[in-house]
Amino acid sequence: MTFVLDPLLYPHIIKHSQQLDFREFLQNTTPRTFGYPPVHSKMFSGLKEQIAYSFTLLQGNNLTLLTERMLDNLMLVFRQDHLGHSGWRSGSIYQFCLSMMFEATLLTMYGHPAAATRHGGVSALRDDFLKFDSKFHLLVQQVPIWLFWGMKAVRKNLINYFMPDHISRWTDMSEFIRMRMEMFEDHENLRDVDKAAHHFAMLWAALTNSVPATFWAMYYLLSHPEALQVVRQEIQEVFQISDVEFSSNTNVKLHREEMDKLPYLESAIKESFRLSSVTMSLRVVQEDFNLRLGESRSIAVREGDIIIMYPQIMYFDPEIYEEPKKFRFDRYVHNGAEKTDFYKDNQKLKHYLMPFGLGSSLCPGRFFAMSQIKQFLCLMLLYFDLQLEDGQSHFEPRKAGLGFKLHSADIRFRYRLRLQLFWKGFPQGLSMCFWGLLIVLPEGHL
Ligand code: HEM
Repeated sequence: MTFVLDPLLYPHIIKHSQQLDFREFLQNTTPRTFGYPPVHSKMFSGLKEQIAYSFTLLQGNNLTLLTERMLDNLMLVFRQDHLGHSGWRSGSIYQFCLSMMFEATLLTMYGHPAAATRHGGVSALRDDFLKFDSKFHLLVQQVPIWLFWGMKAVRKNLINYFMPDHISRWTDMSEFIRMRMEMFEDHENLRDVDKAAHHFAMLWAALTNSVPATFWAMYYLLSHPEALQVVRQEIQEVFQISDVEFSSNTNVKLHREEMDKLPYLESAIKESFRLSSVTMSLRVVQEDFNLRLGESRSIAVREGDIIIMYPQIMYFDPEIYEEPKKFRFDRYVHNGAEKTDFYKDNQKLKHYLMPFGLGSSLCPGRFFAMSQIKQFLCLMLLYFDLQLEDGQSHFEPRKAGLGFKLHSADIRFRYRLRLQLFWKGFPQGLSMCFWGLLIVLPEGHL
């Protein structure tokens, strides 16, 4: 195994996408992990290409639709589970992010049950998802599933949730999942349970990184009140400029154009990615050859060797990122626009942040993921006053593993509906009484 630590070498590796393959690793590991037959097998001719094509439905107009639906679904869960209380409440940051993102993503991608707005059994599904996710790093290394007590049953529950005759009754399904359902139907060798396993695998891909990434972005904002203030101000300004309807009993409409006008929010999310992402990009060598690494360097690699691009070293390199351990929410903004120039050895880096992978292993859901995280944070900042609970120490992400790692401690926060919203949600008469109370109550009672 060869680890490539110098980010200036990444472009040379990406260039050799034929000889340094990303897909072989996925094709050899994911089918057994999720329980479906290998997609490159002759039995499923064309399926691999159809799957790759389906990823285009995570971009363009379909992304606009997905983004709009995601916001509606975040609002649905948010309103029913979290709005409507006026005083301070407390909770676990992770549990909050998990419950909102899990259900809203499920509804957005797979749709709603025919006769209800929310699915039954979501918390059991979520618990099984977490159990599976906690062993994923071992399962993907082909540790047999039967070695983990009860895990086979957990995976079976997850797969059964997505059986075609069950999900075909759901309404408002995204084009992305609908197209995948149709293309699975073209393959008569694919059993219903295999199709369901593909759907479960897609839900896993959509959530396994998004939830912890949202958690870290929220944690870093809450632990840096000066950043929280600037980002909230920016969001409020965009809302006012765009004249977005906004109160505790009207759904917010945040379109993609508005989301693109939030450089400080975007920078804060990227900065939290830099500090918490442990994604590494892996390639399998397809034949013996000399891998050229610039004008005067090359290394001999053999068929079957594994090459790993390991960006954490770059993220904490003080030559590239000044004071690398600090959360600087505005690190990726310059003169009000996105900052993209970062240097190593006086050379501008092409790849300075790669939580979504790079080259052939670039995540197809990256645009959707960014907008989901932005939407979630916009709602939190617009609707709530937010604080970390007192008496908790400073937390740092773990530095090893895959994707995003959570902190083992349960980090808690306090949240309260912002006064002006609580206020807007009130009928006129009641608001008069409220102002009356403000006048008669002595100082310190609110
Ligand atoms: C913060 C959130 C996310 C991060 C950091 C992330 C990161 C990644 C990375 C690094 C890969 C490459 C895998 C590898 O190198 O082994 C990947 C693949 C993938 N991601 Fe994401 N992802 C995120 C969210 C999403 C979402 C929301 C979706 C779908 C809606 C998604 C769908 C996928 C799929 C389908 C693949 C496999 C692509 C393939 O087979 O070529 N991801 N993701």
